[in-house]
Amino acid sequence: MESIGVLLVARVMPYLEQELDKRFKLFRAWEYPNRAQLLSQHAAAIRAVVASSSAGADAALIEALPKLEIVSSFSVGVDKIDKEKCREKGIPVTYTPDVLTDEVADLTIGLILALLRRICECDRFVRSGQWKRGNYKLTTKFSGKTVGIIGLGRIGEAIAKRAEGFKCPISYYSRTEKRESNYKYYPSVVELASNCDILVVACALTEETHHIINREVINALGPKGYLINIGRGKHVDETELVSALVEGRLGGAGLDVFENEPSVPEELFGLENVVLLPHVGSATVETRTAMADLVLGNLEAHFLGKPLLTPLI
Ligand SMILES: O=CC(=O)O
Repeated sequence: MESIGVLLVARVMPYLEQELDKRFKLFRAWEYPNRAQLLSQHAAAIRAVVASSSAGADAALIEALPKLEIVSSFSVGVDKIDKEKCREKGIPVTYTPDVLTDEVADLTIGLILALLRRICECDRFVRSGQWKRGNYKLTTKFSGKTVGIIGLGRIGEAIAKRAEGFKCPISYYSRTEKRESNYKYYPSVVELASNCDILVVACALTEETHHIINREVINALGPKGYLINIGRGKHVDETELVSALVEGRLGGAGLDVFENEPSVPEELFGLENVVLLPHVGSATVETRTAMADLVLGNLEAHFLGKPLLTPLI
């Protein structure tokens, strides 16, 4: 397979980059001054694109690659891939579901605990020597709080199971009610937000879920409510979120994702009721290695004419 051209559109963990380099003829997009130059030299050689959560394959790229046969994403979220264009051209898309579910759900619970129990603030309190001048103020209990989940897919379910372990009543919003679920369903996000203490965004980013967290939802969650976003930055109207936090209209936020990563609104840096993470939901050696192996396995299956391991399209 060494002669098959594969385009890696953004930097990924070294293991995946090295394995792609060993097995295929790898083109690294960032080594070219711009897309036009890359395409003018190699468009005709590229038969696969490896995407990620930070960079995908838009319609222009797909159209510009006449030999493109497959897009394989090193992520579960595929919002950066033009899926309609792939469908139209009969190009399969693969992604990395399941292998990262536990990791993202674990981190969600970590983010909730860090936010309610002020774990990061407490750490800063000790390091800066402030403990010597008095105890840290009291924080907020997690166990028993009502958790509302937007999107009861694999990750949403895994978060719900973990939160049940903290004796939290679970409710959810999704496009359609899941008849098989015992959790309470709300047909609108505002209703869900009005009836929970902690609102977790765990759905896919689509046109419908863009800014699903808007001013109305934030106000419904209110000054005692907490927002957790482990989905995509664009699920949240960030300007509204920042003003609600600054004005005290929202209790707090735990955010792993942002609208314009890696830029984070600086107004958040001085707030103690936020926990900010650099999009690390699945970022452990174990899980990212499993994701990388799925990317490699899908590409090899495709080029050997075998069934894809995790096809989306
Ligand atoms: O954000 C991470 C992913 O989509 O896998």
